[in-house]
Amino acid sequence: MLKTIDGLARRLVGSSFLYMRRFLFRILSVGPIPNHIAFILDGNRRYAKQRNMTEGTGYRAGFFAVISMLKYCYELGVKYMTVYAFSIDNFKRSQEEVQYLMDLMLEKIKGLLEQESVVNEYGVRIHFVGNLKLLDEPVRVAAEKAMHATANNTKSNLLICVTYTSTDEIVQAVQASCQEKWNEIQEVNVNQSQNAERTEEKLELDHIIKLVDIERHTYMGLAPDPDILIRTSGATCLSNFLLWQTTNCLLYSPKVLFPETGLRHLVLAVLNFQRLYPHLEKKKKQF
Ligand SMILES: CC(C)=CCC/C(C)=C/CC/C(C)=C/COP(=O)(O)OP(=O)(O)O
Repeated sequence: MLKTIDGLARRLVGSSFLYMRRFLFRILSVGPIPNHIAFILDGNRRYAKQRNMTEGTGYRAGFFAVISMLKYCYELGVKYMTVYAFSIDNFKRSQEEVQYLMDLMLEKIKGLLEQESVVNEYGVRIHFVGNLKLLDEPVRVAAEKAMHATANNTKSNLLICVTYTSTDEIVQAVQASCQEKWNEIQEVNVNQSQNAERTEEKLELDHIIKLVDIERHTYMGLAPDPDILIRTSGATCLSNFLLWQTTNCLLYSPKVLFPETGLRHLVLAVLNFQRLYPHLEKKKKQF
């Protein structure tokens, strides 16, 4: 009997929160809604340490916070959410910790593909972003499977940055652009007679690498630039994350550890974005 009452009470509280959240999001939607929000998941280990728990428990709590945030972003109409789940620099952590993170990633990727997961419920397309060849083989295979399995989902996008750093992204994008131009030049040389009317000068102009070429080859090229970057734990540095994409992005850094982030932090970030929106839009146009 007590169990039934407890269950009913929980459901009642759960559904009142849902209605309150929907109401809040409706009010927020009167203003501009960001298209893309990115997160630096900072403070998982400190969260665990403060509670005398293992580091792994902190990462697990961090993953649950990612899922809650994904739900909120979806309900609010944010089309892209990006998380910095594993940096190339994280390979410098102890072997034990790296292995734990890889195992956790594998477990969670598999979980995301289960029928009742939020990904299927909300129609979320998953993208793994970064230098994926650096990933452990089983994680890479699972990541590719997840991308393939969700490729037809169109309602929203979750970009999971793994084995990612911005500097690595920029270097590989420049290299890929050079390679592309080089291939084009080779092709022109082969078909020289057909291009006889084109002057040397015109050819050179055609083959100069432009901003759009580099952008097209970035790992993040599949998404619009983020409107808001949320870095938890109060830190304001970018830690080699989305350096190319954050020129006109609002940086919001609540003094809270990532597993503790919740609805209020998202709402405050969006309110800040709405306050600065005219200024951010003006900056984009000036450029
Ligand atoms: C599949 C998926 C999306 C998994 C995400 C799992 C997750 C929460 C990863 C965070 C990884 C990480 C290196 C965070 C940095 O903060 P830190 O933990 O080093 O924190 P600290 O600043 O307290 O040391």
